[in-house]
Amino acid sequence: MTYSVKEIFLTLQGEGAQAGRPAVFCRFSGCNLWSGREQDRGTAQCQFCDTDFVGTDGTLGGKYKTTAQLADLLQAAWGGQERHRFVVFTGGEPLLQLDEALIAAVHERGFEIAVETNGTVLPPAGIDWLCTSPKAGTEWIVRQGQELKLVFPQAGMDPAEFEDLPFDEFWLQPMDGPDQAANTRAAIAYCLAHPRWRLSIQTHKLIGIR
Ligand SMILES: C[S@@+](CC[C@H](N)C(=O)[O-])C[C@H]1O[C@@H](n2cnc3c(N)ncnc32)[C@H](O)[C@@H]1O
Ligand SMILES: Nc1nc2[nH]cc(C(=O)O)c2c(=O)[nH]1
Ligand code: SF4
Ligand SMILES: [Mg+2]
Repeated sequence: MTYSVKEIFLTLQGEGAQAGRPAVFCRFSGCNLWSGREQDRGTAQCQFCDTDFVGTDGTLGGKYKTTAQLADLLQAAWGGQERHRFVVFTGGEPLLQLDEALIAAVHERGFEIAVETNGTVLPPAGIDWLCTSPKAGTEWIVRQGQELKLVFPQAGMDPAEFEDLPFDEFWLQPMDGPDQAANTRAAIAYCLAHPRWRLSIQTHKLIGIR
């Protein structure tokens, strides 16, 4: 399998339950809910995306022909530290490409594996930390995992629909964009009234890291 990767970089996980944790991010190219082209945004199934996942032109991006080649690059991006290795597979939609072979190769190199997914594609076995982020109007089939991170607000999506599902953590993430300040106020108010939910701030944007 050839993996199409937009970019690979070392940073701190900015969002959700693992915020603040050093991680290698592996951003796969492509998504099933949006082409990534601005002219298609208005007709896409997911219209609020904050990410460029088109092509393979980012830092350490490319088409990698073997799992070993990609896993070795992730290890090199982490650097020399032997312990607490952590990789976040994201995108785009990582579950279009992440397979058991890559999971095994990355585990062999001592990494704990997290995934950020839109929840429309079933995950392979072996993921250590699955964060799913449902999008209104889509067929959302990944209904269990470690973390549910709901971008808020989304028309036609009530957090109450989700709060009894088998996730360990429930996070509301204010939708970034023109209404970001109002969305943050609304998310704060929702958490205060519904303490099942915690507020996820995109801390990497606040502190100016990737
Ligand atoms: C860019 S997505 C990639 C992974 C996967 N496709 C997904 O949607 O979960 C990574 C995370 O950013 C969130 N996200 C995307 N656009 C956002 C926005 N405008 N404001 C807040 N969070 C956003 C997604 O919901 C997801 O939790
Ligand atoms: N620092 C940092 N944390 C993140 N958490 C989720 C991200 C993503 O784009 O999936 C992301 C990202 O792009 N950067
Ligand atoms: S599903 Fe994820 S990557 Fe795809 S367009 Fe939506 S937020 Fe962006
Ligand atoms: Mg991001």
